[in-house]
Amino acid sequence: MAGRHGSAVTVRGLVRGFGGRRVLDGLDLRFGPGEFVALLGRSGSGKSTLLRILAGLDREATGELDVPDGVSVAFQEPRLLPWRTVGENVWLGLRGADRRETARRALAEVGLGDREDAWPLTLSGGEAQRVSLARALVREPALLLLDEPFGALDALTRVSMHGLVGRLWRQHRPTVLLVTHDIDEALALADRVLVLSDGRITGEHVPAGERPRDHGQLAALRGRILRDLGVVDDGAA
Ligand SMILES: Nc1ncnc2c1ncn2[C@@H]1O[C@H](COP(=O)(O)OP(=O)(O)OP(=O)(O)O)[C@@H](O)[C@H]1O
Repeated sequence: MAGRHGSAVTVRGLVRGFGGRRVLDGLDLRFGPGEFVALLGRSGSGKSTLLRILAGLDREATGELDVPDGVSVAFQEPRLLPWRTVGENVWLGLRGADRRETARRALAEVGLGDREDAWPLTLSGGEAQRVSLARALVREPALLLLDEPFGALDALTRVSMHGLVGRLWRQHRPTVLLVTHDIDEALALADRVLVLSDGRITGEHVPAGERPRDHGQLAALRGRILRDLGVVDDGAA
């Protein structure tokens, strides 16, 4: 995983409707190469729809899309093939004589170097999700799409996954779009936090300063994002 650098992504005037209802309604966005962007939005706001369009899984949208070749996706569920070993799940679909070795290195990077021959069903939820990340990264994606990849994990595993994803991103520098419901997760990981509502990007929040950020800054950002999302939260907003 030498790490091809991430590519820029530009979307202009994106429209996608279902049965006459516009879920994305003239959406514009731009990610710089190697940027880590989090996308927040209320349930049903169209986050997964946007991600599916960027992944090329939904080709019904209209508008201008400039998305690189080499897109990897990791979903909330790891979606491993249960009849293939962990190693096979990572290297299947790769080319080259050294693909097993490449997969082995990727598994070592997510702390599963010794589980190559294990069956997916014998893994914990967090381990399976780490295999899913290794499978996404081993393709050296120019754009990595993460659709709530930590949503199903317990709080402790989620925190350790945040550390892992942050480290892998700094190492490989793909452009990343992380879809999440979790404001703290977005603030912990992303360079930039976008809010999707009414079919467009309605808010953009740049986490201030270098990590670790102080509590006051984080609380203020959190409050602004909650207001943007239209969520009432007496404590933070
Ligand atoms: N294939 C489809 N057919 C009809 N409606 C759809 C389809 N896909 C999505 N929608 C609708 O589009 C809207 C946005 O869905 P989407 O899954 O993108 O939301 P989301 O922001 O990812 O939500 P959540 O946070 O709950 O996962 C929803 O109202 C959903 O019902």
